Amino acid sequence: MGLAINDFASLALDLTSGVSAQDRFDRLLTTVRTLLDCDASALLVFRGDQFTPLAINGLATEVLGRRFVVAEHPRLEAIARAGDVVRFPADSDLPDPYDGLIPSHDDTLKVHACVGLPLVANQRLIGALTIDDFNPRQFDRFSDADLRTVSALAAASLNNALLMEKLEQLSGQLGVSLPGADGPPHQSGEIIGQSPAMLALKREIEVVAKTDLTALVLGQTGTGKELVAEAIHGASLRAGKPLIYLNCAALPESVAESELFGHVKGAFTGAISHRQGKFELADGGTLFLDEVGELSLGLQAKLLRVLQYGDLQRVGSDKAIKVDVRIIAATNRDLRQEVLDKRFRADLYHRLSVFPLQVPPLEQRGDDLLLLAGFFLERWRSKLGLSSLRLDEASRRLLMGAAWPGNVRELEHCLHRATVLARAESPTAEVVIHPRHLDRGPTTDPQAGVPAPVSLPGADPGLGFRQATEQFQQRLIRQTLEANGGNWAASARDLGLDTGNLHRLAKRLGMK
Ligand SMILES: Nc1ncnc2c1ncn2[C@@H]1O[C@H](COP(=O)(O)OP(=O)(O)OP(=O)(O)O)[C@@H](O)[C@H]1O
Repeated sequence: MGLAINDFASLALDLTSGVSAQDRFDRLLTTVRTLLDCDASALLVFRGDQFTPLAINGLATEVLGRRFVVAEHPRLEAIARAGDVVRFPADSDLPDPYDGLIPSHDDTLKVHACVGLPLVANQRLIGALTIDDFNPRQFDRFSDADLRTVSALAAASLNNALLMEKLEQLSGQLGVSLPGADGPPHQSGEIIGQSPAMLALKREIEVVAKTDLTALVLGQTGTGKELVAEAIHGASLRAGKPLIYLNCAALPESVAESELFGHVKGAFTGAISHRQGKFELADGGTLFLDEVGELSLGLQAKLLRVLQYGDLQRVGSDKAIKVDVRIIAATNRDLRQEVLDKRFRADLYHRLSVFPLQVPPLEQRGDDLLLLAGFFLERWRSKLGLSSLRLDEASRRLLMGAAWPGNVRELEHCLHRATVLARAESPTAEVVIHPRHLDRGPTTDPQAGVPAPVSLPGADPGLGFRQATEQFQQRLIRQTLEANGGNWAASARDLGLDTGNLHRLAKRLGMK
């Protein structure tokens, strides 16, 4: 029994209804799941050299954050190459990118039936639809012809959304707005997140990018303010021009003026030649003033002058140089309060805050945390050459229940450390992160933090406690060094050790 005409009709209906492209993709997968009775499915878009999941059904949320580089995922590579239905046999030794990521089942089970449908439009690969099941015979009853029709319908839906996206971009450049336009979620600067708070932010980025207004990016530390600035520049008409970064907190007063505005030869001792400042370097493009709240009052006055008159003078020169620079500033301070406390000039504040964007803290982003986790894990999986790297269910709960005062940066570091620790314990290319690898404190989920029994996995049997511990330390250090390209300082940081102590420990263990 294969698919009937009514089944195709219901699929086609999904492609023309729904309020947004995302909605249509989600409906498509729900229908696919019902019709093909599969455990999991995913719709992926193909861009550059990678597949990006746009919608998933039956898969762990973190999959939505993963970016699958085709050359690193043999099954996806086979789908991209085939141009037709690909059925992977149950005993295929090609790793499935979703192994362990179908949470409805025992997450150690391997997926057995897997079908990949390349999505093609105008003879070009635009994406893929993948269907997986634990029952090895699950898809036998569907003919290739049936599956080809499903893929043609999915391709039409995806192609439509991609065309809409392109139209939207073009109309933005022309300054015309398209009623009801909706492409797939935009990939601006790879800002991962689909929570309402992040979708709203991405829309604001699109809006402000089309203007030349000064933007002020506000948000707690580690929320991704720099990424937002990059996305604004990248989507703006200045995209082909330089984006110059300046961290205002790291500017000693003595060199700040020359850093910003440049200097002429002989302006001060040590000024042996002319030098352009950041403003001139950013001419035609964008200057990103990070931590702008840290600028001294003196420099604030000088910055204001440039913003008011559009010209500057190099230190030691009275010649005015015209510059065309778009400013994006960022701060984690409450600038309004700084103004009230007279630490920040009110007039500069008003100039900078023409278009304020608030980047939400991680705790307001719900499941985005898992998407971000998937994004980071896929990156390290690739870097370390592992066949899989994932969280177990308890770790997901632990992360979701934890507090993240350092936001995305803290999450990234926590997962990096966990990867190093989990890998040190696992002699195989399949690494699973458990709660014991995540140095998270008490959480709101009473089950999540239950410690695992203490063991020294990976130690050779028969070793005494001391030798086993030393062997474990050696392996951990070696792998951390490997992960950090031999950089001792970075490895020490990952291991939570002082660099000197790490050197001493390595020496004591006979590693030097
Ligand atoms: N939405 C996101 N998607 C992917 N990566 C993210 C996201 N948000 C933050 N990151 C990553 O988290 C780290 C911290 O981000 P970023 O430096 O932009 O934060 P910030 O708000 O500028 O921090 P600070 O206030 O400390 O300067 C970076 O590695 C960044 O790439």
